[in-house]
Amino acid sequence: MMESQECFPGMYVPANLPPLPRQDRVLLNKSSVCSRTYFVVVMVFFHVYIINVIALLFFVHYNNGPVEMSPSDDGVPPMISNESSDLRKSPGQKSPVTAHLPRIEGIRVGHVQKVSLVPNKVHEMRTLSLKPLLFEIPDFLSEEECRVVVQLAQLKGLTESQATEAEDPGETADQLDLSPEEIFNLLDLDQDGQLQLHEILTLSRAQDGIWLAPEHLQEIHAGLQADPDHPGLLSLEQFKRLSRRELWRFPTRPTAKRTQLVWNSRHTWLYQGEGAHHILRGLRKRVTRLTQVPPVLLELSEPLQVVRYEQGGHHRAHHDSGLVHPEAACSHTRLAANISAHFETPCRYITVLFYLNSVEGGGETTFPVADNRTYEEEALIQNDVDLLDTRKSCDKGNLRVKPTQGTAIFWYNHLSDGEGWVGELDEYSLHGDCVLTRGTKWVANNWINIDPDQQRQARYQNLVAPQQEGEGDSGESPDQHNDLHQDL
Ligand SMILES: O=C(O)CCC(=O)C(=O)O
Ligand SMILES: [Fe+2]
Repeated sequence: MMESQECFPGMYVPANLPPLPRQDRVLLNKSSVCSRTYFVVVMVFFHVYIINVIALLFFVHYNNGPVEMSPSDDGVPPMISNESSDLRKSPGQKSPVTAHLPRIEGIRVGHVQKVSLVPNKVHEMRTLSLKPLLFEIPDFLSEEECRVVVQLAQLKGLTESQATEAEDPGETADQLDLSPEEIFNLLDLDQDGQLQLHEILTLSRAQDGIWLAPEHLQEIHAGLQADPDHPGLLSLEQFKRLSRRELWRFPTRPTAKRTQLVWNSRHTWLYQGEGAHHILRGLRKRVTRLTQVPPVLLELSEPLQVVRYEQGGHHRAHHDSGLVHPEAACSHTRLAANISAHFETPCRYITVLFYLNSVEGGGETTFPVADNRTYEEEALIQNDVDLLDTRKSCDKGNLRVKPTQGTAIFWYNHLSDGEGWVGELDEYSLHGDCVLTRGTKWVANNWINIDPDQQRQARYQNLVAPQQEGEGDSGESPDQHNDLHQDL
């Protein structure tokens, strides 16, 4: 029978060829022996290759498309890695040491990414600069939401902002002489005659003039756990017993000559935790989706700061966060801090700034050194131009953002440490606020506090997160919190 060996389709070895020399015969025999195996192997490789190409196309497609909301709408953005959600551990579980914080890529200045933050709407997020990594999202808030946030701030009441810039962080401030009753009343936010941990944490995170020393926070925390009949609660009597020792350190505002940072502005803090007004809760959820930071980190961050500037108001250029230093404790993790830490910094990994109204004249947010080739502190003040002085040099800075109602901008105050955690302060995140020449300006700052010391952040979470989780299980429906007067 005439036979032909098929190695690949269309490739035949004719059966009627004259006998081949020995060497060629070996080759031909080899190829005919392998022909079927070769065919199978090549086809397998071919299919694997095609599957890889298809998988790659899917990957590219889903990474460029809008960030979808998860169907469960549980506030966990879909792009959070499993590692980052490790931070939401249950009580008693070991602290995570390999957690990873997602970081949005800027690609290039002017690059627009679509993000899905609320149902039935796609937002556009534009990269404004790469140094710092800064984005703008128009229509982040609706007109109604801006109005309600301003109204809530007015109901709560605003106080004069007089933040000053510390020249020497190690400097000790004066002491205020307050009685335990007075301190108790300051801490008891809902004035129910009992202290709860969230009241102490909310106040201490707000960095609003009341300075609770780490040892004091630890003492209160221990006190809250001590009474088996009322765990998590502390009465005035118990509080007085705690404070028999001279632990209280309430420094007054520093009086030494320092540079005034903010002018003609007033501010207040709005609680955004469980049970807060639904618009404030909604904003927090949206910020979680936007930044992709694990929700627990937002729940453990400072409250929302609402600021109103009047004509002439401005904010000198500054960094929202502090230098990373082994001797520095973060304000928000004080409870878990080493008592001997020499000074305290705010540790604000991300700033999300909301513009609550459109400004008629001035009031732009300025980033004087954004995308500069280099950052040199000495170069900030040269030839009579002080880039830090936003009264005089706003037009000399690299980037200015005009406040438009509903727009949010956000930026990273820290670089990555290269292992997915908070690294050094990004000095390019220097920013300020130009003089308001007409009307009023309303903004809100949402700071996301994360300790660059990952162990300390984890320790802090181990201490307070079970408490936070418990508070969330109140069983109340969200509608019970729709009243403007609640939970401010
Ligand atoms: O109001 C602005 O435009 C900037 C405000 C600011 O930087 C701040 O409050 O820390
Ligand atoms: Fe700022």
